[in-house]
Amino acid sequence: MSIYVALDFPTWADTECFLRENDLAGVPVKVGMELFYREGPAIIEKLQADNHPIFLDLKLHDIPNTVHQAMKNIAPLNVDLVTTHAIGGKEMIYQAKQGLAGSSTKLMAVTILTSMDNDVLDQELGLQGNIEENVIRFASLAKEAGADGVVSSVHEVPVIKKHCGKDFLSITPGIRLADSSQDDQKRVATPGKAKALGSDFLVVGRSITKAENPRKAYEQVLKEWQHGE
Ligand SMILES: O=c1ccn([C@@H]2O[C@H](COP(=O)(O)O)[C@@H](O)[C@H]2O)c(=O)[nH]1
Repeated sequence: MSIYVALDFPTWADTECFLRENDLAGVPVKVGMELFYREGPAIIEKLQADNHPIFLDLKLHDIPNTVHQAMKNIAPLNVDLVTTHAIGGKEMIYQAKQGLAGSSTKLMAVTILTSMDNDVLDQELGLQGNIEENVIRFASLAKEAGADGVVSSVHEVPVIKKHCGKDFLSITPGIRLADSSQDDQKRVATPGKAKALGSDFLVVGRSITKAENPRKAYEQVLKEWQHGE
């Protein structure tokens, strides 16, 4: 379906310059904490005025009432997708969804961040089970709580679809072109692999934004996504 370009820039001025210089008007974009905390909800209106479909990735994680009230403020922004952390539990995810009532914004729950691997789960967090088992647990919980889908790495998409059904949406960051640096991501995959394994949406940041020619990199992602591996 869509490829969201992660606009991980400090300000609107940097963002606008990047989009204009690279001829990316109207492409689907992801707004995360860095830009939103600086520019506030006005950034959403500015991007919408330029016809960008928007994934608002704020990863809400708090007590159910706070998340509910926050989502009530996010609902009128009319973004495509918004995130909460699945580890906040069933009641929090349910209240997040209720907060979005009446809007068409889809609620996506983050399972296990793509910057984590089995060692982090085991040695730092002390979670039982491996990445895949935890992703399945969080995805199933998110589905029961009323989320529309989950965020995971590409590698877990087949098991998510198996356990939660093919209509339960899957959005996958950690996307890298073959010659891109992995940076702080641990569970990465190419756009072609994402297509082959059944992702519904991709999030691509630095493989595009830090490329020598971002427009060319965006087209390469699109090409691989359309044609598969
Ligand atoms: O598990 C997750 C959840 C969210 N993200 C976000 O996606 C982009 C990825 O950027 P890259 O530069 O392509 O690595 C970034 O905004 C993260 O906040 C994620 O990477 N993993």
